[in-house]
Amino acid sequence: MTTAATPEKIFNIGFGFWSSKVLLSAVELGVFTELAKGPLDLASLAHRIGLHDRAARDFLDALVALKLLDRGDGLYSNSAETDLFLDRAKPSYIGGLLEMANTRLYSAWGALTEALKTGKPQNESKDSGDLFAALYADPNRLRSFLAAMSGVSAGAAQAIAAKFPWKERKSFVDVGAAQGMVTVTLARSYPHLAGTGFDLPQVQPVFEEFAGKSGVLDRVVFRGGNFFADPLPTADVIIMGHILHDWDLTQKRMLLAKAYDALPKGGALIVYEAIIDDERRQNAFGLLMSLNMLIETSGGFDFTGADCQAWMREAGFAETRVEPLVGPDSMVIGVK
Ligand SMILES: C[S@@+](CC[C@H](N)C(=O)[O-])C[C@H]1O[C@@H](n2cnc3c(N)ncnc32)[C@H](O)[C@@H]1O
Repeated sequence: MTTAATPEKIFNIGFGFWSSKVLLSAVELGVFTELAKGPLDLASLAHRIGLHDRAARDFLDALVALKLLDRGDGLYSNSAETDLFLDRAKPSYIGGLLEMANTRLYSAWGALTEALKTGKPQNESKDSGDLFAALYADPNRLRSFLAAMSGVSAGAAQAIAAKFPWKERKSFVDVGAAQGMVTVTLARSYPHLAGTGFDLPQVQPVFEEFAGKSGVLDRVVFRGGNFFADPLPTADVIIMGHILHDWDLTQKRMLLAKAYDALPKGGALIVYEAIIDDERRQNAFGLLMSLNMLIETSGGFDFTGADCQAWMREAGFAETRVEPLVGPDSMVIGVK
């Protein structure tokens, strides 16, 4: 018996922006941070986060229906996940990524059709084409972008710590380290490792503050530089997380060649991203991430494991493999 077609999936996807924006506004308003202090009734919560009477009940009950809040005996409380991940007071907070989605990507994605027709970015770099110069011109935007990167790489950082044979290695460089989520996670997991965070010089204070709070600044250093103009620091392992997808194919190849040059024989390069499946039909997040690169950058795009392994081989890497990390993320490993 064939199942009758229904429009449900079409409507769910078509109106996905309703639930997306409800979550993003809830993070912006601090709903989950307030409720992490204890359950609250409608009037008290609405007052604390500044909701209008007309909006409060529907907004909060929508969050209940979306399973982001619970409600019992007239009191709202966080779900287990929102309490862990969206309370700004906890170190496990990943809302920086959603804050960036709310303040930057939500409006930029409104111009997706224009990006699809022109191939041009639709964000702050629309006129200049230089994403990082546009982002880092404003110190607040610099900070919030780097914090957002911690949200996007926190799960992958744990998985890279668990799945790569670090006991055999002594040092690593995290190229484009941002706030330092991967650098810090590895240093905390393996006291024998010496780590370097390499990034643009403007990133240094934000990196050092984060590494300092995490208690690893004695084993982790920051090196400022420009990975197009300068050689990469040498180490047993070079990590590039969400770096290659920012750039066009010529630039990707150049960065892979620089990583090869900076590694000793037997050294390893780890590229982690939302690697697209080779058939390009399963990893929807990876494909949407690539469209996000269309919106955000002048020539960036995401890629499959087969693509990345072929570029690594061209750069001279002798062995390559792909290993899944967590959710949509995988790492591609090249050994020199
Ligand atoms: C998309 S973020 C990725 C951050 C982090 N690796 C992660 O996975 O979350 C790209 C990083 O590359 C850095 N970057 C951009 N251009 C650079 C350049 N020319 N030289 C060094 N770092 C650069 C940015 O400052 C930013 O931290």
